[in-house]
Amino acid sequence: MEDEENIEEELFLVESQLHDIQGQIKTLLDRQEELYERQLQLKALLEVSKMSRNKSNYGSSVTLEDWSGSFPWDSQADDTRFNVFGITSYRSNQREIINTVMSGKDVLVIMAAGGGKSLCYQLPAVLCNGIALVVSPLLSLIQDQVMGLAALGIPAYMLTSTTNKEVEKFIYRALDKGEGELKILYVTPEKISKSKRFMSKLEKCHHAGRLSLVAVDEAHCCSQWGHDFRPDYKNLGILKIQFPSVPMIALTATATSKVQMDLIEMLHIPKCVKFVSTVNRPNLFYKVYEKSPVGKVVIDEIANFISESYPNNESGIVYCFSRRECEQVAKELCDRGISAEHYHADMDIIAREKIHMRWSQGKSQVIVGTVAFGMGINKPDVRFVIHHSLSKSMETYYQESGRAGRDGLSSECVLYYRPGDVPRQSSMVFYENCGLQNLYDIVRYCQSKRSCRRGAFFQHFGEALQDCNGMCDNCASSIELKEIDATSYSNKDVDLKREEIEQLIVQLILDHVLKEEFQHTAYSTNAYVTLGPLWKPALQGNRPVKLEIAVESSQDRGGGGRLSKGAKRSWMSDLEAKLDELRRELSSSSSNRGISIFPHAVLSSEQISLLSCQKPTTEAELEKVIGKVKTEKYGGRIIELMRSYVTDARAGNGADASKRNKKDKDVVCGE
Ligand SMILES: Nc1ncnc2c1ncn2[C@@H]1O[C@H](COP(=O)(O)OP(=O)(O)OP(=O)(O)O)[C@@H](O)[C@H]1O
Ligand SMILES: [Mg+2]
Repeated sequence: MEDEENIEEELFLVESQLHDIQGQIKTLLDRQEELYERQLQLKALLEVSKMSRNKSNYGSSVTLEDWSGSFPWDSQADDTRFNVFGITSYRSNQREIINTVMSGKDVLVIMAAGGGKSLCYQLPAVLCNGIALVVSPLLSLIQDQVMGLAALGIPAYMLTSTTNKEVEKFIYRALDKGEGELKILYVTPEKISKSKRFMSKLEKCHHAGRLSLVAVDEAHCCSQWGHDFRPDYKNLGILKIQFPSVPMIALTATATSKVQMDLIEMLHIPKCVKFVSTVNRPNLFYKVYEKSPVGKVVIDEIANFISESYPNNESGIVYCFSRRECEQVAKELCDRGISAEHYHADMDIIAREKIHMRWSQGKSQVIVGTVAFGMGINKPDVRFVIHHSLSKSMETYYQESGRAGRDGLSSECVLYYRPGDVPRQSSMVFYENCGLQNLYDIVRYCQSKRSCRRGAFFQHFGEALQDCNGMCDNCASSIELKEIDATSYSNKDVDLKREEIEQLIVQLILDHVLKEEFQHTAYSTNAYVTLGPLWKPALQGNRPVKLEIAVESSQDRGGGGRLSKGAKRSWMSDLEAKLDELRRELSSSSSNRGISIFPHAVLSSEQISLLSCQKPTTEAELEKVIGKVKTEKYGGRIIELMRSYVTDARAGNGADASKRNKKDKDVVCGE
């Protein structure tokens, strides 16, 4: 009997040592992986540095310049910015980038989603003589841009598989002979790599000195290290080889240093001037909501949130984990009166396009999508992005939530988190390189009730911390928290609520006291929890495990009522709602070369806010708000609406005034 106990004891000891060793092996393997990755990075860096040294030896070294200084084109650029693009002032780095391109340099732009990258090549394209070539990966992105430019009266065209023969002829004549009006030409990368005819016309255009610049949008698609590699982007290096004197501008929203080096090498722009902007999106309010284990309750909450916070059909996206979940959530939101449609990769491309189009035109309010609803979403006025389930990494969450508020106005990013969702994701990502590590980073983000959400992004992208300004739930929250040392809880029977126990288990996994293991069955992969590498010190009390628990855990669960202090409501005033209606009407009645114009191309949400503040009633006043081109096109109808509104208000119809008092405005009017 005693013998048996001894054997059992030793067996336990051996098993625990084996566990320890397995943990150490895993740590070493992870480290090996990191070192391999760093080795590759350093080799690439060396290569790029050698290349630029060799080039500068030939006498054309880069001098440091002040790109924000004065340049000969300043006044013309300001005039075009305001009167053609209707943009009041530049955003961070735009002016410098435009000056660099105008100076004939190659440029690499890394700027967050919605930062305003398009203007950085569109404005120089308008200012320069000749034709600018823009390479963009998706038809939908191209259509959206061409339509937006056409609405501004800029002669932009696209040459893709959908271009009809007549337009193609027009484009070829413009390239070949300089006939007709063509300022910006959009193509997909396949045109460069597959159409000899197109390339020969482009060469003619260049030889005649009519190719003003080349822009490569979504440039991360060049790199296989990026998240959206497109094989045809690999061949874009030919552009710099064929047109070495034409400035190239490569633009992307996210690029790690490895991707950046890859881009520079592939596009042959070793001497490019690089502009890296912050990843911060100050207008986005980040929050994590506790997700109920009951599916219907979650949908009720989402539906309440949308209908209370966004009663004027403001656009949003709900991201779901699976295709089935996507369809179900869309249906249940519809049952609750929200106009929602689902979108996933199982649907055919035409159905997907239709849904995307209806949403872009404001005919449906919400798209419930899987990750397939990704690049190509160019809608600037998405007011909320809700994650019904956890994303698989901080990077994916940053990108998906970042589709909100590209117009710079306040928008919300809500993630519904419940520890029970972790194994669903972990059993999908554990075989990916660093998959679990990436997942645990976002889980850490969700578990924390104290740390700034925005701070987690700065940390993830290796950027210095910036002030959150109360624009996340944790920074804005006044809920009292207690931090308990969960070490004692992890080895005793204690009185924790079910959700808190789940939260504790996940915390123990994050702290390596427990770990997930995976087993395949014929139909699925199951995640199990076993002892992790640090179970012993935790059990011995040498390693504290901290768990943050809300003292007052009965949070207000009522939809819009859950907005923490600091979050901005986006209710529209009466006048804004009228202007919104007008832009929809004007967009559906105007079309350009058969492509209908989106409402935001008629008036941006920022312009609507400014108009409702300043209430211009003459053409001259209106021009000061939205610029010349839009005043000429839509001025009549806008002034008509403004005048009747102002007359009504003077006659004592104070409905709007009383409503506006309730509002928390996004845009502050002033000089
Ligand atoms: N200086 C500015 N002032 C106000 N609005 C601007 C300014 N620059 C750009 N915008 C607007 O911001 C929105 C987003 O711009 P844009 O499409 O160029 O973003 P992006 O950086 O290309 O983002 P993404 O990576 O998502 O493609 C557009 O509606 C654009 O008109
Ligand atoms: Mg863009």
